Amino acid sequence: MKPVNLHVLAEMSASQRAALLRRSEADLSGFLDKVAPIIEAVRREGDAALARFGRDLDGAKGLTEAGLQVTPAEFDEAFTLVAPEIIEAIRFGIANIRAFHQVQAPEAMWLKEIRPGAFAGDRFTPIRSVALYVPRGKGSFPSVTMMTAVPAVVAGVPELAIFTPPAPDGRVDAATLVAARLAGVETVYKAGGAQAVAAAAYGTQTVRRALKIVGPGSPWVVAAKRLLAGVIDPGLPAGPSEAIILADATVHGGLAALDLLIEAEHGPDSSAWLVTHSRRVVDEALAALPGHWAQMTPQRVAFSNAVLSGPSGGIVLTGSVQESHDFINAYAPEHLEILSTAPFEHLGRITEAAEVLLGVHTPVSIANFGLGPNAVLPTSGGARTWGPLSVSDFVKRSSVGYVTAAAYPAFADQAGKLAVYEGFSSHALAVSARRDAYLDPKAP
Ligand SMILES: NC(=O)c1ccc[n+]([C@@H]2O[C@H](COP(=O)([O-])OP(=O)(O)OC[C@H]3O[C@@H](n4cnc5c(N)ncnc54)[C@H](O)[C@@H]3O)[C@@H](O)[C@H]2O)c1
Ligand SMILES: N[C@H](CO)Cc1c[nH]c[nH+]1
Ligand SMILES: [Zn+2]
Repeated sequence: MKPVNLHVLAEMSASQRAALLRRSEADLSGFLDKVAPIIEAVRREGDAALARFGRDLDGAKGLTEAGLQVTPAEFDEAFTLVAPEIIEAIRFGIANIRAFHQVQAPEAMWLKEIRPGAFAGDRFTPIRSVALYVPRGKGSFPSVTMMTAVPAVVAGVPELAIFTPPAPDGRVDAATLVAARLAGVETVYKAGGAQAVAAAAYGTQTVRRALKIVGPGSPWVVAAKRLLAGVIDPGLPAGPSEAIILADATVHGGLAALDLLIEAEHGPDSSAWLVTHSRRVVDEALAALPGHWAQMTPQRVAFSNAVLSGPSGGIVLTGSVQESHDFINAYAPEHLEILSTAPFEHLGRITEAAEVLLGVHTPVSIANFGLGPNAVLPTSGGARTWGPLSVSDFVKRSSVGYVTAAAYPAFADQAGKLAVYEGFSSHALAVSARRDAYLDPKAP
């Protein structure tokens, strides 16, 4: 095992501190070149390329063009393959996620009377077609299926399709299919990585083209979304998982170590930090880690040890609570846990985090698997401008305006003056000539 990083902020230079804020996702150069030919092959060859990449990159040896879409029989079979207690957990999660997102859903339309007789507002309509990416590789993700499909269904998107990599046996993860059906999505394509993003963007013989793609993924997926941003709306940036555990002096460091491992175990490209001003918490965390690792699978131990000993993880010892808050705001994490007996005292000081989980009973795992809020979140500092995936990601907003005859003269006068000033004669004519020649001045 490699030693866990301990960074003492007071002893670090400005450039060393800045290095702590970097994410693996910041440098996609090793991926962009490799995904470009994959995208081009899907654009040119369609299904043939999708099936070939499924065989070559996912090891699904028997995958053919005819088998790219999951059949109703495969859905039915999935319910026999998944244990009843897992189905129960999926139902529990979906119910909570649906309840949360129903509250979030905007009204179909609102109008305000801006001046007497003049109305303006917003109308929200579902995006016509959205692709939902559900990863599979370093884990399987029925939870991501729940998190992407439920808000999309609540929003009323008419054309929804899930893209997820096939396993070597040619099947899609059974729990992902269970979650998809229970959430209300029954179009699932066996395609992952860059080839899935390309198929959603261009369409193939089997795959219906989509206007937008949402859902997290490995750097292969992130790189493809970046290259295809002019063809398909790539949604919020959701790459390798990351978390900061903020612990103050009121909690045990062993608890902080436990939660530090949650996102660290996703993969070696994830980021995970324990931030604290308490030396005692640091010592307790370091002492507890071996015991926690002893209870994890070898693969997850290897991933989390790589993160905590590498450039994107470990423990940050700050000089004060204020310095801990400053570090978090500079980092803008995807997930933030506030481990404290008084978590709300910290909340007001933190503005840059996509998800803030408060107190010792709200570990990231509970939010990942269905507290209600969406666990597809912006990574790599995206939290500075983006929020979690939400119903809003599946609808678009149109402005609506309505001016009555009574309100018209005042608006026409003012608009006419600005039209002339801006040099737009037709704009000016449209308000003056309309009144002179086409409208009844006596109309109500
Ligand atoms: N931000 C979030 O909300 C969130 C949520 C869940 C998971 N995640 C992240 O999503 C990611 C999931 O990654 P994953 O690997 O498990 O699944 P993935 O489905 O994103 O990636 C696997 C796919 O990558 C492609 N690929 C793999 N090796 C390749 C190669 N050499 N060349 C070309 N393509 C290749 C394959 O097509 C494969 O199907 C993780 O980084 C995880 O941390 C993020
Ligand atoms: N941690 C992920 C979001 O960053 C969500 C997830 C799903 N399964 C496990 N984890
Ligand atoms: Zn997770």
